[in-house]
Amino acid sequence: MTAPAEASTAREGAQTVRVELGERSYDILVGRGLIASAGDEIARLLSGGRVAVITDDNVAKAQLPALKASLDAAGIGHVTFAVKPGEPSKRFSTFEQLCDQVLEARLERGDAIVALGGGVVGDLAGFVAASVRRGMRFIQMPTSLLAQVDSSVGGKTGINSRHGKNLIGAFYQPGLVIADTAALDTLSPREFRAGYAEVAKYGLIDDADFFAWLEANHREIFAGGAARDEAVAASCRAKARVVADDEFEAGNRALLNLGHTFGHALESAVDYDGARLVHGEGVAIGMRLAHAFSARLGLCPQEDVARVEAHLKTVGLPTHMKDIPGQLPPAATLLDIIAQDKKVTRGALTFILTRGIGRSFVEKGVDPQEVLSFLTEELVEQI
Ligand SMILES: NC(=O)c1ccc[n+]([C@@H]2O[C@H](COP(=O)([O-])OP(=O)(O)OC[C@H]3O[C@@H](n4cnc5c(N)ncnc54)[C@H](O)[C@@H]3O)[C@@H](O)[C@H]2O)c1
Ligand SMILES: O=C(O)C(=O)C[C@@H](O)[C@H](O)[C@H](O)COP(=O)(O)O
Ligand SMILES: [Zn+2]
Repeated sequence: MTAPAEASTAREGAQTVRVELGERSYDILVGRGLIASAGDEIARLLSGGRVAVITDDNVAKAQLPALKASLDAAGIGHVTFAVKPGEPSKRFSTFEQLCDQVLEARLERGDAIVALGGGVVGDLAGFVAASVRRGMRFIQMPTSLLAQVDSSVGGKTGINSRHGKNLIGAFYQPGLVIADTAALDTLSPREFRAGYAEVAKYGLIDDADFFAWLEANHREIFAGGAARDEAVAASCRAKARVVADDEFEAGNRALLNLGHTFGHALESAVDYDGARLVHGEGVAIGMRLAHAFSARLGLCPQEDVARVEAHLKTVGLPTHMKDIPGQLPPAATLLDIIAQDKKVTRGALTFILTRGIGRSFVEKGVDPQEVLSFLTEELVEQI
């Protein structure tokens, strides 16, 4: 059977990655210029509904006009709600305000929330979609590298709490992900680098060849063009595989948390101050720490720790806690934050450790004293 003409519009020249989740399966479209033709894709999914676009002020300036024009051209009614850019927006008060705005606009359960932005917007808007009227349609339109390679895929949505990062939320899959790689042209170099940490993560988890490819091709990826699109699509394929195997993180999905146990504690320790540390930077430092901690436990060769650090530094990412400007709390405080991590089971710490590049694994029951000694030694560098 031939697909209807409008079905091919946005997909022409785009790569499609399928996330196989039974009746919750969906496509990720990756390619340049997809925002301009997103209206047709959304119209096919909604058949007649309206959308609330949730975005932030930066993305509204850079990318919203193209989306609005595309929705208008497809005859889709829309309203827009923009939040302040940055991690502090992932909080209860912003979530509450957005829920009220969506309800005030009289959107129905069959209408859609469209998240146009980075991971902050995606996580926040996804939680709104999961919550308002007990679940609205949800479409991710990621505009940061981090969101295109990671946060828009897999259905983790939520907000931060004063007790820690992402502690309140829901698993709620989108019905479609539209990743317009041309949107990355307006992203700042710092935010592009931060997103690259999550790209490197896929190599470090279980794909040493991909890590070697990144070492050889990072210049092209940062420059844009085909290598960048390939890095985005390859990352989506990697994440889609993990999520399809373990949607609710009962087992190996936790591998996607490589570097995050340390990284999240650091983000929380700086009170989500993006001037000091953004998520991807925390992940970069956390991945170096995870490799160094694994080496300390006699699991990972020192050469691999050095290679991870060298690559992250080459692209301009921080790798040590001393790279974070300002004072950090003592190791005991960091450990206390880590004890609130969602991977904690019956009080026992879980870390993603590694036997080397591409050989990470989930370790339950990690000794808190080992973590404390390790963090104390790492923090000595700080002084
Ligand atoms: N749900 C998940 O699976 C998952 C995965 C990874 C990260 N996350 C979450 O994602 C968040 C980090 O996401 P992020 O790095 O995208 O941060 P972000 O959403 O804060 O975006 C980074 C900055 O770039 C700006 N921006 C985004 N796209 C732009 C564009 N095309 N042009 C110009 N400016 C643009 C934003 O306004 C913001 O200032 C964290 O809260 C993290 O916890 C979630
Ligand atoms: O999708 C996942 O699973 C991840 O762990 C991806 C991470 O990059 C992401 O930062 C995620 O939000 C962390 O989840 P959390 O459950 O540790 O809050
Ligand atoms: Zn992450």
